[in-house]
Amino acid sequence: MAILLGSIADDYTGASDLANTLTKNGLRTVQTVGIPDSALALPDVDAVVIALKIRSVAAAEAVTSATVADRWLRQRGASHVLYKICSTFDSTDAGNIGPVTEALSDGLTLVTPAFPETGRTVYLGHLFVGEQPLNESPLKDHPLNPMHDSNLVRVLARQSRGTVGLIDLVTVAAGPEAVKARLDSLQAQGFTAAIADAIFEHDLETLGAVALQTRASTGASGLGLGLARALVRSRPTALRTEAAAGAVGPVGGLAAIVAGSCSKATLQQIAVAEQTMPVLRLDPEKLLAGSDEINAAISWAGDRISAGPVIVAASAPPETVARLQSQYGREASGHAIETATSTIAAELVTRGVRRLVVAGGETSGAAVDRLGIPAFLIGPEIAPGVPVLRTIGTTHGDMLLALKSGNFGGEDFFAAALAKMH
Ligand SMILES: Nc1ncnc2c1ncn2[C@@H]1O[C@H](COP(=O)(O)OP(=O)(O)OP(=O)(O)O)[C@@H](O)[C@H]1O
Ligand SMILES: O=C(O)[C@@H](O)C(=O)CO
Repeated sequence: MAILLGSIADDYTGASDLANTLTKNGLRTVQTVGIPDSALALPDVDAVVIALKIRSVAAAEAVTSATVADRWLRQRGASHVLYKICSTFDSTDAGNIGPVTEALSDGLTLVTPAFPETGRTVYLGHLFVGEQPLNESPLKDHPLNPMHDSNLVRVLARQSRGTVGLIDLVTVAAGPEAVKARLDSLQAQGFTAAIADAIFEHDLETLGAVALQTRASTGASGLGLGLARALVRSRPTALRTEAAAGAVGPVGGLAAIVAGSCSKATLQQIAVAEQTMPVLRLDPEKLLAGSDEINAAISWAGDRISAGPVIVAASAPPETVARLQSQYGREASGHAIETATSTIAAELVTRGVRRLVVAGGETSGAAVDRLGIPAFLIGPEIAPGVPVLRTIGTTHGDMLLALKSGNFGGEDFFAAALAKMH
């Protein structure tokens, strides 16, 4: 299997978002969880997305993991590797977008989190989430990486050793040659990364065509779309035109939803689902105090699950999250809650759940690791950025999962997901 496009995703929901985009744009894609064991039989694919959980770890750890993944992809033929970051540029001044981008690059790296399908656009280096600049959007209250600056040239510069420039929209609109000339000029001036503006998919097609000629790029699913379309255009005979979205059949079994995302979108989705399914809202104080709350949740869900899907949620509004964090610390509370939600997810699987929806990137990462899932096939799209996934290589039988990024999906996301997972 020679890989045409490699990608390293900094979290698991982001990986499935990108895998969905690559599939929709004509690349047969598999998502692996970490570097796959040599014994795991992967299907014949055009693109591999290696999901890592490195968005919120120490920068040195993120760099090491990404470098090892990069080597694996290149040994299997990938001449270009996309570092998949969040479309809302989730990171802190300590990293990890800057350090990993610099580690994977051999010169100047094109960087853009634009993903117009979900309302993420970049203009003059400023990231907009829908109509709001990043720093006025709900991301200002993110539990792990509150975003207080919409100017990504500044944000990336603060977490990079090198200097960061801009490829503005006028240049992008002028087409691939103009972008290439701007990249060359920035590189000659010693810049090591450039934030690229993009508002429409056409802009990302231009950026993808240029990025493909370089060793590495950094971006969200929008750049993935640009790279995939450029590859399909440049190798029409090497690629099969039919995407792999039909690869996912029914698995049966019980269904459950576990939520750890505290985003505005997830809170609203839980409120809407509560009208039709039982919801257990975990008490985070009690979760941090010991295992009683976890056991109570497992027993609550166990009593109801054979009658239909249930939701177990740690999710809470920003004021509640802030209170808990001021008492226990941001990382400690986040980690403890992820451990709790993943334990609950794993227990539900032992009780017969085969269709599992997880809300939140870190929450999904913890749950997938706990379940020991090595890889996923990509199924139909539930909402932009969220596909149905079918496990490959698990010991406890195949499962369907949906890993929902905190901010993705409409109000009825949970019902919509279960309607596509049979
Ligand atoms: N009530 C709570 N108080 C404090 N932290 C919480 C609470 N509930 C969940 N958390 C933590 O908040 C974090 C949410 O991050 P997660 O990545 O799962 O969601 P997200 O950021 O909305 O999603 P994404 O990364 O996909 O955008 C996790 O570490 C989770 O454990
Ligand atoms: O790009 C996004 O917004 C998502 O794929 C994501 O990274 C979720 O954590």
